[in-house]
Amino acid sequence: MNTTDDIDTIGVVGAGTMGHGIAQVAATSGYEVVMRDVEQDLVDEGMAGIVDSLSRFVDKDELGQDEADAARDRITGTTDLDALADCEFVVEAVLEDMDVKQDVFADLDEITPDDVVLATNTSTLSITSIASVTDRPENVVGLHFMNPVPLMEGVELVVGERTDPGVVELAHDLAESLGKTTWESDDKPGFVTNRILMPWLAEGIRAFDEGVASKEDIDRGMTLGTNVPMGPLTLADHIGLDICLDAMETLHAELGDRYQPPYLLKRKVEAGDLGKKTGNGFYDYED
Ligand SMILES: NC(=O)c1ccc[n+]([C@@H]2O[C@H](COP(=O)([O-])OP(=O)(O)OC[C@H]3O[C@@H](n4cnc5c(N)ncnc54)[C@H](O)[C@@H]3O)[C@@H](O)[C@H]2O)c1
Repeated sequence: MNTTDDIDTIGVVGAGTMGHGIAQVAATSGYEVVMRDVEQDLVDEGMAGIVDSLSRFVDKDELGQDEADAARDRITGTTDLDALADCEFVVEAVLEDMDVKQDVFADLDEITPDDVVLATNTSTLSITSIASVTDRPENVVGLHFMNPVPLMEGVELVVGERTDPGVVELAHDLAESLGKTTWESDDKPGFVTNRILMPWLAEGIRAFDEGVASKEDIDRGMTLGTNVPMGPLTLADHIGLDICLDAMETLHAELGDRYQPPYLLKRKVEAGDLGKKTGNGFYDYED
């Protein structure tokens, strides 16, 4: 499998927050989609979420009713694992738990042809560890969509120890075919986004717990003071506090105490590289 032209049907494992978002975006981009969860109720909830989201795009005139109906019709919801057997690309979006993900990947490895790329939407777990239960680690890659998937443009592409460069290229192309823009990360805990985001959320939560300010003022301070669209407490709520805790526990186990002032920051200041005002910081502003 070399190009997105070889892909007609995308499998999505998990119909939760991320799974049904990925299924929706794949369907609105013209792919056939098979979305699988473990119980029919969960599949139905995922489908209802998709229908609701599509109708909001129609209300905003960003999608015609016909296009929304066609996208809905391209998605098959199922509890049957074997229904994924004919997919040409699969994205896994189940719970952030290594054992659960490895079970899913072992199953996918059994039922899909060897050349099918298996992508994981994990936020923090090692792509290499997930791939290790398969006989095709070269065809396993991280495709970390952002929440809410239909609205967020970015997708973090995570390259495992054994991921083939051709698979990285295919994953970039596939994400672009879904209207997304990618950046690449090595398979290090939390990748780029959560390695940096999670300590920020944790510090917001601690600041609230220690009475630094009300939750509203912490969120207001960070939005107005640092120009981010959402403060840490609001953003943690949007992500899901369980998802945040899982991510923080993984980062803590892998990286330890990350709250000391960074060594590099001290050296930069001692060197007089203070940022834009001196013409040099982490970037060069001298031109
Ligand atoms: N929520 C976020 O903001 C966010 C953002 C980026 C990435 N992620 C990652 O995406 C993944 C999914 O997160 P979520 O927020 O969608 O979780 P969620 O709890 O909303 O959904 C997970 C779904 O997976 C299903 N599931 C569990 N085992 C399964 C199996 N064997 N086969 C099929 N379905 C199965 C569950 O029934 C559930 O419906 C996690 O790895 C998470 O870290 C989440």
